[in-house]
Parts: sequence; C-alpha cells; structure tokens
Amino acid sequence: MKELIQLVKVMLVEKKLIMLSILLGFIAAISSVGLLGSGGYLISQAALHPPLYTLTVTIILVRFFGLTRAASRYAERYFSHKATFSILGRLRVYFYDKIEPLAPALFSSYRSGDLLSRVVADVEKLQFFFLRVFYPPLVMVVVFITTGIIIYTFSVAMAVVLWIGFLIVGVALPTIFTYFTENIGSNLRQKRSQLSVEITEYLFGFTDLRTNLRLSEKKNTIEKVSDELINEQEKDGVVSGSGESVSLTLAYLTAWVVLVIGVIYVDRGTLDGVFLAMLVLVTLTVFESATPMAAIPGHMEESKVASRRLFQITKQEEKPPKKAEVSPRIPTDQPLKVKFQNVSFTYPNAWRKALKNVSFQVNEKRKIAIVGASGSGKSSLFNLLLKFYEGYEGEISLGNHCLHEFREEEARSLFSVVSQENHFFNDTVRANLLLAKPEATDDELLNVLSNVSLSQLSLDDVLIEKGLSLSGGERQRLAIARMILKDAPIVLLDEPTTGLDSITEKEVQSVLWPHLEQKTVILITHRLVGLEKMDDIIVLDKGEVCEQGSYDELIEQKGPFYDLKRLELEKVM
Ligand SMILES: Nc1ncnc2c1ncn2[C@@H]1O[C@H](COP(=O)(O)OP(=O)(O)OP(=O)(O)O)[C@@H](O)[C@H]1O
Repeated sequence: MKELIQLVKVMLVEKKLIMLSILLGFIAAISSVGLLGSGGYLISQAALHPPLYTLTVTIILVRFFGLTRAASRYAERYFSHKATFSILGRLRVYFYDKIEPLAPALFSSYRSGDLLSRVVADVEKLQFFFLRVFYPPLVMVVVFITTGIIIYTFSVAMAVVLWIGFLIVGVALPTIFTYFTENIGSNLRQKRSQLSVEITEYLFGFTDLRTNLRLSEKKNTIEKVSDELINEQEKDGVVSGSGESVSLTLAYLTAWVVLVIGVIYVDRGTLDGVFLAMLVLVTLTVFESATPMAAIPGHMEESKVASRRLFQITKQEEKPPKKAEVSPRIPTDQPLKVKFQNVSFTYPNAWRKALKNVSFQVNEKRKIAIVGASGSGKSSLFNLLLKFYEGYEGEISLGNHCLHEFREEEARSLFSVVSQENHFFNDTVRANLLLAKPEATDDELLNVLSNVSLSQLSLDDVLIEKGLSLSGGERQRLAIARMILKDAPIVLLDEPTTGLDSITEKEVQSVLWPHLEQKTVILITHRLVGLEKMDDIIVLDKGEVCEQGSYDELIEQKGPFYDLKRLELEKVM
C-alpha cells in the first residue's frame, strides 16, 4: 500500500487533469441516469395520451441528457486518457532519473531482462491504476449518493435496496475477487518476468548458444514459459470475466427487486405508476458505474506489485552516495594528475574486497600500466574513477581535488575511455562519433576518421548494432576516433588491443599512441607486450599493489612482474 501512496504522490502532479476526469465522469454517469430516467417517464406519460405541450419539458430534458451524456463521455475519455499518458510519461522520467545514477552497480542486484521488464512493462501496467482503480470508485460513490437521494424522495424501501445492491456490487464483490486475483496475479507476473528474462538471455547470448548447440534447448524453455504464461492469462481472463457477469446479474436482480417493490406500492396507491419505469431504469443505469468495480481487484493487485517492483529498484537511493553540490571547475584542455591513497573497496553484496589499500600517483602527461591476473582488481580502479561505484575507503583525487567533490558528469567529462568492447549504436558513423563531441562539424569528423585510418568510411554509413559490420581493428580505431574527439585530459585504456591479431594490434597501437602525448594515461592489461614505453607499471595481485616501477626496474627486480612476463613468453613459445 505504501508504494501506491508513493505512486499517487507522483500522479498528483497532474491534478488538474485528474479533477477534470472525475468531474466529467460524474457528469457522464449522472446524465446517463437522467437520460434513462426521463426517457422512462416520457414513455409512461405518453402512454396516458396527455396534451402534447405537457410532454415538451420532458422531451427537452431527454434531449439535454442525451447530448450532455455524449459530450461529457467523450470529454471524460479524452481527459482521462490524456491524464494517463501524461502520468505514464512522468513515471518513466521519474524512474529513469532514479535508476540512471545507480548503474552499473544496479546490475549486480538485477538481471538485465528483469530490469527491462520492470522499467518498461511495469510502468506500462500502471496505466490501469488511474483509468480503472483510482477514479472510477470516486465517480461511482458520488453517482450512487446522488441517485440514492433522488430515489429516496419516491420510496425509502427502493433507496435501501439500491444501497444494498451498491454495497454488494461495489464493495463486497471486489473484496471477494481480490482474494482470487492475488494468487493468479502473482503467478502471472512471475511467468511474465521469467519470459522476459529468458528472451533477453536468448537475444544477448544468441551467438554463444548457437555455437554451443544450445539454441533449441533455450527455445524450448522459452516456449514452455510462454505456454505457462498463456495458461495463467487464461485463468486471469476467467476470473475477471466472471467478476463482470456476476456484477451484471446482481445489478439486474436489484432492478427486479425495485420493480417488484414499485408494483406493490403502485398497487397500494402510495406511488404514482407513471414513475415506475423511470425508477427501474434509473436503478439499472446507475449500476453501469458500479460494474467496472469487478475489474478493480485485478488492476489494483497488478498496480500494487508493479509499483512495488519499481520503487524497490530505487530503494537503493535511500542510502545515497555523498553527492557533490558544485563541482570544482577544472579546464579539460590541461593535463591532470590522478592519485589513489590507501583505497580499499568492496562491491555491494560481495564478501571480499576487490581493492585493498591501493596507493599510486600518475602525474600530468605520464603513462602508467596496471597489470595483474584476471580478478586482481584492475577494472575496479576504473569503476571508481568513473564514479560507477562509491563507498570506498581512502582517497582518490584528480588534480588537487578529491573525487568526491565532483559531480558524476563533471568527473566523467575528464576521462576518455577506450576498452576492449566499445559499444556502437545501430546508427550512422556520424551519430556514433557525435556521441563524443555533439558540436563537431562534418569536416572535423572526417579529419578524425582519416587520422585513425578509417577514411574508407563515410559519415552516412550505418553501423549494425555493436559495430558488428566493422572488423575488430576498425571498431577499435573508431573508438579511438571518439577518444580524439572528446579530447579529455585523462585517457583510460582497458585492454584496447586484446583480441586483435598482432598485425592489427600494431596498426591500432600506431594510430592510438601519437594522440596520447599530451594526456595522462592509465592502461589496464593482463598482457605484458609493449609495456616498455610506459613510465611506470603497477602490478596488482588480489586487489593489492604488490610491485611498482619502470619496466626495466621490474624486470631487474625479478619479482611478480618478471614471473608474469616469463610465463607469458613461455606461453608464446
Ligand atoms: N559488479 C561486481 N560485483 C561484485 N564483485 C565484483 C564485481 N565486479 C568485479 N567484482 C569482483 O571484484 C574483484 C576484482 O574484479 P575486477 O573486474 O576489478 O578484476 P580485473 O583485474 O579487472 O579482472 P579482468 O582482467 O578479468 O577484467 C573480482 O574478485 C571480481 O569477482
């Protein structure tokens, strides 16, 4: 329930549209009651053959209610859907704003398929919260009160029957159906989320699954989960369908009881027979606004769970990292030094430290390599520098400022990153390059492409997602083109040539290094080729710095670096 209250708070930003929808919903419902009531009265009066002028007022009333009903129903649909789409838009922005600063730490808690399903499908599901859960009961209560008072002036017994009918259809039935829908709803959601996870894994792992001959196995799993989902949807359909039919039956039953009471009263002479049709039709019509109540439990349950799942992701925000209010202004065109002082770090939910008391300094324009076996903590250093994770001990500084002083965007603007796997979007070469420098002109882009020996590409060439239409070497050179365009003072290289053959590796290196002269460079690698040109090498082992020095010093020292180098050479032989 707490989540729904939170949801309502976000929704209330659209209070004008919400009020308008409720008001128009009420006018439409009461006009329906008025139309059928005055219609019933007109027919009864007409049957008595009165002079035509006595019917004029009733005819005008029928026309008035008819037109008002049509216009207000249209306006109600228009404004309620407008409110719904505005609310959904706001919710998407709200959740995106909350989630964005939590990435990539978020991926340690959620599988990407599940996250996708939460942010897309769960927000989508919330459209029914306003349309089916939030405002129809408000309209229903006001319409019943108004109609109950009108009927009361004719007969107390009829009004009591109407109110009993209302309590059964509008309150008791939805409560009973809540019980049934809870179970079905939770299975349905579980299956939907499972299907989303399976499909996402199928798409992301397509190549691996195919090469390992596991494609059909995965397909079968997807089909099985899909069948289970269909099964749950069928059950859900049966429950919500029966909810509606039971409500309708009870509404007709109430109208029958009103008719029977009316007949008795007319027989006794306590009610004028001309009002009988009007009262029965009014009773029938007023239930139009109560029958949607049967669908409320299902939608309510779905909205409750959808909002719980959504707010759960953002809950990590409750212990937010220290956020800098104003970032120090550092010119991005000047070299910058980087310093780690006794930095220790444990990933959220991890049981051991990824970094332990790491200290090193890279002065302006210096180039250092950080080497170590897989899992030694190399990427974790970049994760902290780029502020993907907070909550470390010790101090990291850029220039003369502590990293905590920088806002995320400002800190990231000081780095260019070239990694082993750079992402390219399914868009033109131009769009993929402008990502690094949105204001760059075509001439500038073409110049950079020629600098990285990619003159054969046109700016309008469209890349397949992840740059799969390019060779590995071309992808890396395109990533270097982005780095040149961004022109940040610190360059982070994360195994930029791993996976390339030695000729392509040489080509990429020859394109890369001339552009790094004026930059502070940190290279992380587990391969020890070409490290002679680095000013300093830091060797990490299980998150700790175990050795540091120039290439020659480390070779001479015959320590861990020397051992790693020897092992690598042995492997090559
Ligand atoms: N998101 C994460 N959540 C929990 N633990 C993590 C996470 N990322 C890394 N680790 C752990 O932190 C330690 C250091 O990992 P890191 O990725 O920094 O090593 P690495 O030297 O860069 O490895 P590789 O060369 O394979 O990329 C490892 O024990 C790893 O399991």
